[in-house]
Amino acid sequence: MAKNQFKSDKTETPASEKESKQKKGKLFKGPKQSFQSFGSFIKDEKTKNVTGLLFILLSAFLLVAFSSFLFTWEADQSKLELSLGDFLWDPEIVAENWLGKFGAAASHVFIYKWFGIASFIFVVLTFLVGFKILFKISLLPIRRSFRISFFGIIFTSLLMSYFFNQSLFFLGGGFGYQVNIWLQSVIGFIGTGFLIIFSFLTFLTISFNLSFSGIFKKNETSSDEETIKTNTEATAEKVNSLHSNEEVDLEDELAIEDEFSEEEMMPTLKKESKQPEDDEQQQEIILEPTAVEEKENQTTEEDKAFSFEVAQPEDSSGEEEEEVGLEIEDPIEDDELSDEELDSRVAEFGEYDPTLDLPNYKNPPIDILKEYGSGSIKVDKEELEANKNRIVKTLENYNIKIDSIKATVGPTVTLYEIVPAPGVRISKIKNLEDDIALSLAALGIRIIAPIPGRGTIGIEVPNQNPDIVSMRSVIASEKFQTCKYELPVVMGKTISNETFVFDLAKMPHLLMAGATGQGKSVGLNAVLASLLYKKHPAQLKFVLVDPKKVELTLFNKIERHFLAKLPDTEDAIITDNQKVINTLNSLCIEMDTRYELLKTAFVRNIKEYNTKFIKRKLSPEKGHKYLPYIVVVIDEFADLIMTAGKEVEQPIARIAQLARAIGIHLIIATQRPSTNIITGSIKANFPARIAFRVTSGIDSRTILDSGGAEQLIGRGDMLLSNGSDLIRLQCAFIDTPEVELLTEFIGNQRAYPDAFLLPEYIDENGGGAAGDVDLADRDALFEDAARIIVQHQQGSASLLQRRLKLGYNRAGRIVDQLEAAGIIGPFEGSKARQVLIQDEASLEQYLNNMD
Ligand SMILES: Nc1ncnc2c1ncn2[C@@H]1O[C@H](COP(=O)(O)OP(=O)(O)OP(=O)(O)O)[C@@H](O)[C@H]1O
Repeated sequence: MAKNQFKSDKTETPASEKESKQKKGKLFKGPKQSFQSFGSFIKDEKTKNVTGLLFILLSAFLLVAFSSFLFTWEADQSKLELSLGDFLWDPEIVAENWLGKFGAAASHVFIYKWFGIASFIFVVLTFLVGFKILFKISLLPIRRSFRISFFGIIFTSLLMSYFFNQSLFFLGGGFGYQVNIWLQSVIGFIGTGFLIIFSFLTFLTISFNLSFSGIFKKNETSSDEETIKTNTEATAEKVNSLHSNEEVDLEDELAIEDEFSEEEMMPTLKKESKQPEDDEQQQEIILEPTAVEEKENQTTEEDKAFSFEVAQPEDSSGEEEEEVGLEIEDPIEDDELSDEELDSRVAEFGEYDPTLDLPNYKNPPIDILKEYGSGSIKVDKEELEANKNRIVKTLENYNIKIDSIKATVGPTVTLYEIVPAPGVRISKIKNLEDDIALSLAALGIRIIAPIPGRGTIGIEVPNQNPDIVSMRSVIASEKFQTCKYELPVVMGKTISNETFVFDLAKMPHLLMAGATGQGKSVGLNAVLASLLYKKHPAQLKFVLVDPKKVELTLFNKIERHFLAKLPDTEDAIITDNQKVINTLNSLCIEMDTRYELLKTAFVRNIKEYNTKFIKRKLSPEKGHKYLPYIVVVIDEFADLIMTAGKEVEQPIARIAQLARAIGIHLIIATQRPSTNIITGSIKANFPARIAFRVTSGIDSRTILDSGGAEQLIGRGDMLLSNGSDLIRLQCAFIDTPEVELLTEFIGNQRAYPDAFLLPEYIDENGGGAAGDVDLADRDALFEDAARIIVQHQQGSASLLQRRLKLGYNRAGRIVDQLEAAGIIGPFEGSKARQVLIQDEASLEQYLNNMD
C-alpha cells in the first residue's frame, strides 16, 4: 500500500514497529512458516474469489432446494425416513426435490429436523458472506446480520411451532417442536406465548434500541401553536427533570451508538423537509392576458407600445462555487488500516453518525413561527398603471423613448423593467438617474441602469401596501426545506417574490450594516433561525458576541446545544472586550488545529474531512474528531473596533482570510458603516455584504462599494452584494417572541453537559517566554514530546496535543521547554517552529547528555 510505504520509507523504526503492530492480534502468532504460508494462501485474491463464488453458489443451492422442499417434502419424506446414507447412495431411490437427493437431504435436515422455514435465513447469510468476499461490498453489516439472524432463526422456529405444531410441523422444524413441547410442559401454552412475546420485545430493545417511552408521546412537529405555547410554559419543570438525568443518559447513548439501526441513524432533519410548501405558488402573480388586452383596447396608439408582464421567477439561489481549499504538502502520517479493513469497520459499525450524541434531538417545528402579512401579493392594477404612466412621462421629459415596459411585483417593491427605444443610450439614462428618481418623487426608488446582463433599465418603486415576508413562509418554502447546503440561510424574498436561500459556508463570511431601526437585528435573527431549523447541535456551534447585551441574550437558552465558549467562563454569550479578544485568538488556535487535522487526513476542507470521518476512515485515537461548523456572530462591531482596535481586527482578518476551508464563518453586524470601522482588511475578506437602509450614499459605498442602500425603504428592505452581483431582497421578519419560542423549544431538549469548549488561549503578554523556562523542572512528557517532534520534523503544539492527548496549556509549556533545550527554534507566527535536531539517534544522544 502506497500509504504504508511512505511511512516505511521515512524511517526504519516506525516501519518495523508498525509491522509488529499489524501482526498483533492476528490469528496466527509466532514465526511458524507453515502458518504464514497458509495465511498468505487465505489472503490470496484468487482464493477469496473462489470462496466468494462458492458461498453464492451455496446460497443459490439452498434457496432452490428449500423452495422445492415446500412442494415436494411429502413425497420425499418417506424416503428420507430410511437412513440418510441409504437415501443418498441407493440408486433405486429417486428424490422429487428439484435439486435431487442432495437438495432433498439438505432441506430435510435444515427445515424438517432443525429450524423450519427460518432456514431461509441461512440463504440470506451465505449470500451476504459470498457477496462480501467476492465484491468487497457489504450489502448489510455482516456481524450485525449474524447476530440478528441467530435470534431470528430461533425465534421464527419457536413461533412457527407454537402455532403449527400439528398440521404443518415442518414450518417450525424439529428444534421449534421440541422446545415448544418442553416449554409448554413447564409453563403451559399461554405462558409459552408470553415468553415468546417477551423474548421478541427484548430482542428489539437490545438490537434496535426500541423505546417504549416514545409510543404515547405526541408528535411534536405536527402539534399546533397552542400546544407549543403550553409546552413552553411548562419549561422550568421539564428543564429541571431533564438536567438531573441527562449526563448519565448521554453516556448511555454514546455507549450504545453502534447498536443503532439504520433508520435511527438517519438525521432528524428529514421530518422538516417533508412539510408541504405552498407559498411560492401562491405568490406567483400572473397578470391575466385578458386584462392586459382589455386595457390595450382602451389605450391610445402610443400606449399600445407598453404592456405589463410579470417576469417568471428565475432561480437565484447561490450558484455552486468552487471550494477554496487548503494546499496539502507532504503527508505526515497515514492511515494504518487498509481499505478493506476500513470497509469492514464501516460494515460492522455502520457509518459514524454525529447526531447520535443527541439522538432524540428534534429540529424546531415550523408552527412556532407566526404568519405575518397575507403571504400572497395582491397586484394593484391601478397602482401599476399609475406608476407606469409616471415613469413613461418622466422619461419623455428627458427625451427618452422606450419600447416596452414590464413589471415584476415583489413583496415590498415593484421592478419596472424598461427596454429603451433603439438609439437611446443607456449612459444617458444613467446620467439622469437622480433627476428621474426626483421626478418620480417617491422614497425608495432605485434605478438600475442597465440591469446587469440584460441591457434593460430597471426602476424599483416601493409598493403602496407592502407585504411582510414572514420567517415562517420562507422556512416552510420548498427551496429551503430541500436545499442541501452545508449552512443554509434563508434571508427573505427577492424582488420577483422568490425565496432567497444561500449557503453561508460558501459566502464564506457576512458583513451586515444598516442605520439603526432598519432591520439589522431581525436580519441577524433570520440568519440564526435558518441555521437552527436545519442543523443538529452536533453539526454547528455559534460564538455569539453581543456588547449591547440585549440582541442575542435570548440565545443563552441554547448554550449547551449550540453555543461555543472559552473554558472556565460562565456565560457563553460574550459581552466584554477582553473576552472577545481571547475568544477570537482561541478561534485562531482552533483554526490551526483544524488545519493540522485536515492535513493529516489528506483532505482540503471540512466537508471532505467530516465525510472521511463519518466513513470511519480517520481514527479518533489519532486525535481525529467530527468537526462542527463554527459560526461567529459579532453584533455592534463598531463598538468593539472603537475600543479594542487592532487587537480584534487582526484575529478577525486572519480568521476571515483562512477559516473558510475549516468551517469557521464570521457574521459581523454594525450600525456605523464608516471606513474606520469597516477597514480595508475587513472588507477585502468579506465579499458578501448586506446593507439595510443607511443614511447616506457614502455609507452605502462603504458597505457595498456602490450607492443604493440610502434609497432603501427600511423595515428589512436590503441589498445583498456577493462580489459582483447586487440583489435587492426583502428580509424575512421574525419577531422576538418567536425567537424566544424557538430557543425555548431547543433549550428544553436534552443537551450536552456543557457548551462546546474552544481551546484555551493564553495571553502572550501574560504567558512566560521560553527564556524563563527552568529546564531542571521539565515536564514528565518532555522526552516523548521531543521524540514526536523529531520524528515528524514539525514543531507544533497542536501535534503534541493530539499525539499525547494534552491540553493546550501543557502542550504550550512543553513547546517552550523544547525551545529552551534547543530542540526546536523560536516562534514563527503561523508557521510551525523549525526542528533543530534531524534524526532520532541524535535526539537520544542529546537527551542522554541533558541528563
Ligand atoms: N424584515 C422586516 N419586515 C418587516 N418589518 C421589519 C423587518 N425588519 C425590521 N422590521 C421593523 O423594524 C423594526 C426595527 O428592526 P430592528 O430591530 O431589526 O432594527 P435594527 O436595525 O436592529 O435597529 P438597532 O440597530 O437599533 O437595533 C422592527 O421592530 C420591525 O418593526
